Amino acid sequence: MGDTSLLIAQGLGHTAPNGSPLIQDVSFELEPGAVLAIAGPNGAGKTTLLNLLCGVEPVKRGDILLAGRSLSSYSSMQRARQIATVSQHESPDGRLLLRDYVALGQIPILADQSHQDHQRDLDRVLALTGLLPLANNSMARLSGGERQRAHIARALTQKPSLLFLDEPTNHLDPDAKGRVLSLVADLGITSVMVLHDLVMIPTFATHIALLKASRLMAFGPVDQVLTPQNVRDVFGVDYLCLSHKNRIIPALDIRKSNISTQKEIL
Ligand SMILES: Nc1ncnc2c1ncn2[C@@H]1O[C@H](COP(=O)(O)OP(=O)(O)OP(=O)(O)O)[C@@H](O)[C@H]1O
Repeated sequence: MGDTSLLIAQGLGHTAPNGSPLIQDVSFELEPGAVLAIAGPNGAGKTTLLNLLCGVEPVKRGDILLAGRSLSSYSSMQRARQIATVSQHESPDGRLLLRDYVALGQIPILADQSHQDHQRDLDRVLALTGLLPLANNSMARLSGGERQRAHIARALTQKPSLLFLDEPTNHLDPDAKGRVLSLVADLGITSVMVLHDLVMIPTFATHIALLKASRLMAFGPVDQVLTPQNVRDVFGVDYLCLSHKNRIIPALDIRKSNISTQKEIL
């Protein structure tokens, strides 16, 4: 076990109530500052793994160590002081002002500092996430991209050492996607996110975990693991690295030849 690892998964397993395996024998170690993307086909177990890692789902098989200590030994308050999550289903009351919604993240650390210091931190996070000009808007008036940044801002006011995000770019346009992922990548906080969009991963993550049918097929630095062979094995599609203006631009060839044949027949 690496002494410097912040998060360690050891032989994690999880089963559905009917006994079918959802996660099988998953082990990896993550260093502080890493940004881990969990990728895999639909139903592979990505959200289940994320929920185990952040403590939403209790661990019944294997163990998770956070800063060298089993996550199960943390009280919920201790966990909230280390871990912040942005789930797929955040649904804040639309009448809340953005500023008040983001301040909810400070609840676990309210006693740590003065009201003025909390207000200063809140302004800092709102500025960092580009939301300061919208601070007095109601949540219902925000766009999808702004709302996603508000969820991340709420998580950041918790001052976590680990940030978990489940599909943070779902339903966002390319510009909003870029803003959300750049924000996470530049935070300097160890982060774990479920990401469907493979071509975004080389730009915004340092590490990748490839899941297929509840098993970890590969884990490691993105440049070593996100290879055409692994993508073909896990997703059954071709992963291409195109060269443009001295940059490598990743691309996916997802066209299915049998469907184009059908179109020709029609
Ligand atoms: N509590 C549960 N009981 C039974 N089956 C479950 C439960 N939770 C998840 N599953 C099933 O386990 C599988 C993995 O689900 P999970 O949501 O982790 O996959 P995922 O990789 O995140 O999928 P997607 O990409 O579609 O979001 C799915 O087939 C899902 O239906």
